[in-house]
Amino acid sequence: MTSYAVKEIFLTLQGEGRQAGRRAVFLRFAGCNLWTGREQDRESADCRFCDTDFVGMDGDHGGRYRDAAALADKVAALWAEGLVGEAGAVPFVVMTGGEPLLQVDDALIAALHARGFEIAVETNGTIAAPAGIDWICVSPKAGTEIVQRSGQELKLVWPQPGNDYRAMEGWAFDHFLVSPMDGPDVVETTAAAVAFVLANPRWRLSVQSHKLIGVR
Ligand SMILES: C[S@@+](CC[C@H](N)C(=O)[O-])C[C@H]1O[C@@H](n2cnc3c(N)ncnc32)[C@H](O)[C@@H]1O
Ligand SMILES: Nc1nc2[nH]cc(C(=O)O)c2c(=O)[nH]1
Ligand code: SF4
Ligand SMILES: [Mg+2]
Repeated sequence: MTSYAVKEIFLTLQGEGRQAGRRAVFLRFAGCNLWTGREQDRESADCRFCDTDFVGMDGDHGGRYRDAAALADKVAALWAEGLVGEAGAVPFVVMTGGEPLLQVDDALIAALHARGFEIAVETNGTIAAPAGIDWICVSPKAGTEIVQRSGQELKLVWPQPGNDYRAMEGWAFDHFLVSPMDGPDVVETTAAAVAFVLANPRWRLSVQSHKLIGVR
């Protein structure tokens, strides 16, 4: 039985992509294969623009979960918080990180499905997803080898020199999205993403709406 290193778990609205606006439990795993998460390593990392603290297990409901049942029970408990009406709604969990596919396994997917969850993942695409995930969002990072070339949405942080977006258009995704790179130049990156969509109508804009509405 594997255990899971979890940074934090929280209830919020999905901020990004085609599921934006949907109530979701975010399950953020600790650790990533493209950056240590330490600022002194950022400039030499394979992914250098990350906006997330995924180091350690010290966040809300973070810790080492001993098995899939314990972790899925915590996700279900957070989903239940503050619910008034759930009729007709499907519970939704977004597994992210860090890189969730370093840890997600069949046992966790089965335990979440057994509790009624629709399961989404946010992944950098360098690790193949196990079967059974309901919504796969791949966000490629320039210079990395993408092995997960199918899923529901491909969400390219923009601009990202060195990414071959024309080749990506041949991959098996239902939705192709560009997401402005957050950071000191977010005004410029947003304008660049808008211009990209105006020039490439196969692609749509995704904004990090959680940062605008003031939720996590
Ligand atoms: C923190 S990552 C975790 C999941 C996985 N490691 C990945 O990269 O997809 C979650 C999402 O945030 C995006 N992201 C990270 N830093 C960002 C930034 N500075 N601006 C916009 N999106 C960013 C990633 O591309 C990814 O789609
Ligand atoms: N609200 C909210 N939506 C998100 N969509 C993707 C996120 C992520 O960090 O993976 C994220 C996040 O951190 N918060
Ligand atoms: S791959 Fe994802 S979690 Fe890892 S450093 Fe990049 S954006 Fe952050
Ligand atoms: Mg985030």
